[in-house]
Parts: sequence; C-alpha cells; structure tokens
Amino acid sequence: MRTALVIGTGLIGTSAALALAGRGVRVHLTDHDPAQARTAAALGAGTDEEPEDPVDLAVVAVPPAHVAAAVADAQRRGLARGYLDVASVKGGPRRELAALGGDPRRYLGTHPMAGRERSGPLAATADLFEGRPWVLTPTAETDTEVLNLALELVALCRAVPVVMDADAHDRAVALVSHTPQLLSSLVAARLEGADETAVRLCGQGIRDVTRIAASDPAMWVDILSANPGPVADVLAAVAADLDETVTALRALQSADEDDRKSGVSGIEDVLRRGNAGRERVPGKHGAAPATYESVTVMIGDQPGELARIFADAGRAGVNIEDVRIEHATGQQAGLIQLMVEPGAVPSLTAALRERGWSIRQ
Ligand SMILES: NC(=O)c1ccc[n+]([C@@H]2O[C@H](COP(=O)([O-])OP(=O)(O)OC[C@H]3O[C@@H](n4cnc5c(N)ncnc54)[C@H](O)[C@@H]3O)[C@@H](O)[C@H]2O)c1
Ligand SMILES: O=C(O)C(=O)C[C@]1(C(=O)O)C=C[C@@H](O)C=C1
Repeated sequence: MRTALVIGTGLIGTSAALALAGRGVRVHLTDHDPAQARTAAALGAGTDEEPEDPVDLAVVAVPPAHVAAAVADAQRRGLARGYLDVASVKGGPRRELAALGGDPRRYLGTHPMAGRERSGPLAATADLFEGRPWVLTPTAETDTEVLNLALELVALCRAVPVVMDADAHDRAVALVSHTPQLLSSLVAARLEGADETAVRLCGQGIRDVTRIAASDPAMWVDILSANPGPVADVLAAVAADLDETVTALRALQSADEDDRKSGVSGIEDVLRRGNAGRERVPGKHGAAPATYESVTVMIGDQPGELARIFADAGRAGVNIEDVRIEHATGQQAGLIQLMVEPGAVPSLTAALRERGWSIRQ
C-alpha cells in the first residue's frame, strides 16, 4: 500500500494514520471538523490536503452511526480502490451501506480491539494496535484486493487479524467490550453523589475498574444503540448474578449459622467464577507496552499553539507518542506533557528551548 485516506481523524483514525505514515505510506487526512485533521497532520499522521488521485485504501474512522453514509459518499466520489471502517459494531453499518446503495464488493467491515477512554487526535498513538486483535468481517462479495489491502493495514499497524462473521462479532463484543463499559460506568456512577470522605480513599482497585468510565458518552450511546439486544442479554445474566450475590451477602448478616454458611458459599462461588473468567483473558501478544518519558512545556491558550509545538518537535526529528494537557485554572495558559521515547528527551528539550518554549522540570 502506497497511499491511504483516513476519514475521521480522532483517536482511532489518527492512531492508524500515525502507524501507516511511520511505515512510509502517504496518508491523507480528512474530518468533518477540519481542526481535527489539522491537528492530526501536525502530529505527523499525514497531510490534510486532499489526494489528487484515488488512494489505495480509505479508512473510515467515524462514529458508528455515520459509517455507512461516510463510506457511501467516499465510494460515490471514487476516492479509493478499497474502503474499510473500524467501528465497534459490524452488522448495522453493513446493512445501512446496502440500503444506501454502496458497493459491498469494495467495502470491508473491520474492528481493531484496541482503544482508549480518551477521544480525539491528541489521544492517538502509533503503537495503539500493536499485538491487538483486529477483526475483519469479509463476506462472499468482498473483493480479494480489498481484503488484501485490509490485511496489509493490519500488518502495518502490527495488529493480529481475526476473521469473523459480522453478527457473531457483535455478539462477542457485547460480552467482552460493551457490557464491561456499562459495568465500569455503573460502578463509577456510584461515586457521583458519594461522600468526599469515601471518595478520597479511592485506591488502585477502583481506578482499574473505572478507567473506561471516562469514555465519551456520545460515542458509547452510538455503539450501544447499534448493539442493544446482545448487550441486554449479557447484562440480564449479570443482573441475575447480582441478585444472587445480594442474597448471599444478606445471608452473611443472618444470626442463623446455616444461612451464614450458604452466604459464604454464594460469595465464594462468584469470586471463584471471577478467577476462572479472568484466567481466560488473553495477554497482549505483541511487544511489551512502551514506557515513555514526558517533557512538560508551558503553552499559551490560543489558536495554533498546539500545531506550533508539534511542528517544532517534528523538526527536531522527535516522534510524540502521547500528549496530555493540563489547563491552569483562571490563566490563559496550560501545561502540555509530551510523551516521547526516553532517548529523545534531551534533543526535544534542547530543540524546544531553542525555539523559545518554556520547559518545566
Ligand atoms: N475509542 C475506542 O476505544 C475505539 C476502539 C475501536 C474502534 N472504535 C471505533 O472507531 C471509530 C472512531 O472512534 P474514535 O474513538 O476515534 O472517536 P473520536 O471521537 O476520537 O473520533 C471520531 C472523529 O470522526 C469525526 N467525524 C464524525 N463524523 C464524521 C463524518 N461524517 N465525516 C468525517 N469525520 C467525521 C469527528 O469529528 C472525530 O474527529 C468509531 O466508529 C468507534 O466505534 C473506537
Ligand atoms: O481500552 C479501552 O479504553 C477501550 O476503549 C478499548 C475497547 C475495548 O472494549 O476493548 C473499547 C471499544 C472498542 O470498540 C475497542 C476496544
């Protein structure tokens, strides 16, 4: 693959673009919010100029409800030889594309099983997909060239291809992704009105369980709206387990010894089943997660500052792996943490100082 077009330069689109651009593919970036495409380009994910000729592969990375229209529009305009999407649900977008008169031969539904609780290009990383399953849902109609382009994309992102039927995929992710998102949100929701004395005791356990509760509600409403039945089925089974767990806990409060024994065995049962389920969760197959070091820089709260600092880092030949921004309360400034490979810290610090940036230790 020599050229690609990423439509929707948020977390997933920009992460794929960074991986492709880092491996020599010329990547064009577009988003219905041009500022997002500009930010992705400033991060080194490609160019936000339109391609002059059709690209090899269009990667549609927009929210699930917009996938079919975006694919149909790109196909109508003949922007690429092959088209794929990366949405978290697969059955709905395929059916909607058919209803819109899209070409099913040149489209492949895919889903990388990697993501984050943060949205937008600033949360993107080139290594997001490394070692992660990337589901491909070809049908008898799918053109072999499009499937091969998708396999090349997965290989360039260092992910692991998994071929599945679209509806089987949707049932599987109801169990391993969509229900966990809701359960994380439900646990975190208990904290909303909780007493401060309780909240300040939060330790690592609740942090682990609630990380994904920080995800974008709009995106998840879209995902769950496209897969409500399978998710409701799993959640109903969890609700039955919850009922039994509450009964077991109430039995533990009983004065009767036999009741207490049945309570202990009920609780033991759920904890043991949890151990057994947890043992089945596969590890990440690829390289160990990279550990980065951060360079913290004072940044003015005005248009163009982010693009300027990314461009300066790019000029210094430094790849930014991750970014965090902290806005200083009541000030027209904030701190930006640029995460880079440890070896790149001295050259980045020197280059940014030279260009007038104020570095924080
Ligand atoms: N977030 C995750 O963890 C994750 C993981 C795997 C797959 N996905 C899927 O990837 C897709 C993108 O998710 P994300 O997390 O990158 O979201 P995001 O909000 O970070 O990015 C989505 C981008 O699409 C743009 N957009 C919306 N409608 C558009 C349109 N019609 N045309 C062009 N651009 C449009 C938005 O402006 C935004 O920049 C979704 O379909 C999601 O289901 C998400
Ligand atoms: O790890 C995260 O933060 C995710 O959001 C990842 C996750 C998942 O559930 O595994 C979330 C939704 C996507 O469709 C794929 C991946």
